Amino acid sequence: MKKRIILASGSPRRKEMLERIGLDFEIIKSNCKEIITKTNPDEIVMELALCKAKDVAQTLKEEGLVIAADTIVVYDKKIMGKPKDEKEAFEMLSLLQNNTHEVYTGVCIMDASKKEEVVSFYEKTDVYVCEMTKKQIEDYIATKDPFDKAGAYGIQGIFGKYIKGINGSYDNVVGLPLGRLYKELLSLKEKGYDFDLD
Ligand SMILES: Cc1cn([C@H]2C[C@H](O)[C@@H](COP(=O)(O)OP(=O)(O)OP(=O)(O)O)O2)c(=O)[nH]c1=O
Repeated sequence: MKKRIILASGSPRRKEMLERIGLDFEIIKSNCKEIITKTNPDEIVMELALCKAKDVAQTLKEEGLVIAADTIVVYDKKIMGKPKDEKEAFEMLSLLQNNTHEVYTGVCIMDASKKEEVVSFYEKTDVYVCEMTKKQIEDYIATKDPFDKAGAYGIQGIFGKYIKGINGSYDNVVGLPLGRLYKELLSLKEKGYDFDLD
């Protein structure tokens, strides 16, 4: 019998990316309290992805595979999630301009019937941001684009004009390392999990 696939995310970008690989899935947003107990960025994103996946898996009464992800920006050992206000967005963008930082996304795939992780992984992408003036940072914050994004920017939107380059997966920066996820889903199919995939 085909497995129900659930994306545990309220992010429109993650939904759009998952649609690209022909997966038939539904969305249940997680409400997990994002509590960080780890120190390394790779462990943090996998811990938070696990927390989101578990939160949604617990609400399911039937079988299914839950996919959850978490993205953070790291510069000089500082971990940046979504900015809580304009001041924090300004602080984040001031640090990122004229520098290279890392974006980590962790993914957790959980078997809802066993409440067990099936696969967990992360990817890291280096992002080079151009020098920005104070006014450019303020004008960008005024667009409100930063507030639902880790590190206070979205590479896929108007902030793209300040990106010098990246090293690694672009999709990973936008919130889901699609190539790696596709590979992991293919290997789950080979192991006997039944779902459609292009
Ligand atoms: C750096 C960067 C982040 N982001 C986004 C990806 C994530 O959606 C978000 C980081 O917050 P997350 O907590 O990872 O995810 P979320 O709150 O958007 O969604 P959910 O927990 O329901 O899955 O930042 C971009 O869209 N573009 C970028 O360039």
